[in-house]
Amino acid sequence: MVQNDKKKKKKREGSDAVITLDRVSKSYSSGSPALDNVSLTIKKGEFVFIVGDSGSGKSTLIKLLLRELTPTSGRVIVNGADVARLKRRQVPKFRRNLGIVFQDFRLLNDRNVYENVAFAQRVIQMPTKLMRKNVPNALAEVGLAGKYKAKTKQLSGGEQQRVALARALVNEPPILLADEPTGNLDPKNSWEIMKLLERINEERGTTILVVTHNREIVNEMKKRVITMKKGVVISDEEKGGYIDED
Ligand SMILES: Nc1ncnc2c1ncn2[C@@H]1O[C@H](COP(=O)(O)OP(=O)(O)OP(=O)(O)O)[C@@H](O)[C@H]1O
Repeated sequence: MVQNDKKKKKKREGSDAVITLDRVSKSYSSGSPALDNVSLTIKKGEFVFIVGDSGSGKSTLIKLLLRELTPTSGRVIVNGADVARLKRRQVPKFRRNLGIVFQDFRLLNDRNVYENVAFAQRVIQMPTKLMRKNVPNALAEVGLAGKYKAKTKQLSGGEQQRVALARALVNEPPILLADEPTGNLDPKNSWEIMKLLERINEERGTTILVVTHNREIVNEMKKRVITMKKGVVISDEEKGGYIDED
């Protein structure tokens, strides 16, 4: 595609859209679709909660954004890329757009804190000199500058999640996906992680999507809340809250 067409296309989609789902459906081999004709737009710099009962399609949505899955129909656009059209060899570079943290941290438990964060920089072949600046900066940002030598299994759950967050952010992705980031944490640590995410969103302008079942946090933070049910978006509210179905 020539540069001019690209620009026009971007304008049509809303130049500040960083994620667009355009009539996206995803069916697995059996049963009703996991996502059913979902359209939504997330703008650069937004902080969005994605909530919904188990089986409502949240993980499917995240997997489509990461190009772990491709849609059965419709388009998924992430940072200007039509995700399904990426060639296999383009996928690793595409994924640098997305930092990700998981409920179970997924750290390298035989390595220390520094090495866990440095790993992300090594993958993108960051020159050592820059890595030695970037890793301590990322650790300082999550309040773990002093723990860089600790083995991750010596850390509390909250600290482990902060290491995971530093690792997700060290390459400065425009988008951060957090899949149940507080699912294994107590309320105090959960709030610390959420406040960190909020600060990163405000200070760096990183677009943040948080999939969560944490009703208290969603209700207190007054962010945009997208609620899913059986594969469709049933509500999308600015400064929303957790919708009680029961
Ligand atoms: N690999 C798969 N093969 C077949 N069906 C699947 C697969 N993954 C998910 N599903 C189905 O798709 C639907 C949506 O699942 P999904 O995992 O996206 O929901 P979720 O909202 O993330 O749930 P949870 O909150 O439990 O993580 C469910 O009905 C689920 O059973």
